[in-house]
Amino acid sequence: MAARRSVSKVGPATPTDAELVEILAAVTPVADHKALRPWRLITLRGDDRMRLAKAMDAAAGETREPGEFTTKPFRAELLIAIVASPTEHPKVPEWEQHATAAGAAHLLELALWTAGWGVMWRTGMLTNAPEVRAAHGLRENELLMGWLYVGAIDEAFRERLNESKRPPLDPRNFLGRMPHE
Ligand SMILES: Cc1cc2nc3c(=O)[nH]c(=O)nc-3n(C[C@H](O)[C@H](O)[C@H](O)COP(=O)(O)O)c2cc1C
Repeated sequence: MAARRSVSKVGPATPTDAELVEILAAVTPVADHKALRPWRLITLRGDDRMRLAKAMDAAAGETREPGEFTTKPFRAELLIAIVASPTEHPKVPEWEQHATAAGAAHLLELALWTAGWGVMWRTGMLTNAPEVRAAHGLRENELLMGWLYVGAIDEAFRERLNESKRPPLDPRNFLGRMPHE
């Protein structure tokens, strides 16, 4: 877990849906107040990414030459949209349900990495624009939390990772105590 890194450029191989289901076994135990299951995932493969590209362009008010689209969704062969699906509950405010959905996304990123896949979580200012939401079939209460871009880790990236001199963050900076009088 301590070695996880985002992989910005991934190769074309992807996990199958059956493999994803296996990997999800490490994600479904995410902490979830009152077991509301306030998250779901949408896989985008093949032409789905074209539909996302068109939605992104429409949301941005972008006019392009015929047949041209933003290339953003094509950075990986598999995108997994993370959707927070909160429901009304007297004891579980919406923010807690968003926290569960974000937790599921982090666990999924980690589980994919552990299974040997390259992953990067991406969003954008237009992630929840009406056109992008509609392309994913989101309900009004739902929130699109971005996409995990998934693919193979190529050898060159692995080598760069091994040679990386990026110093680890000091964990002590994240640990504190309550203030006292
Ligand atoms: C909710 C969320 C959205 C993100 N969106 C983007 C994004 O749109 N573009 C980007 O370059 N990084 C984005 N990131 C950051 C990367 O996923 C990644 O964490 C960052 O590049 C640092 O790399 P590391 O995970 O190896 O430390 C996002 C992270 C999160 C949690």
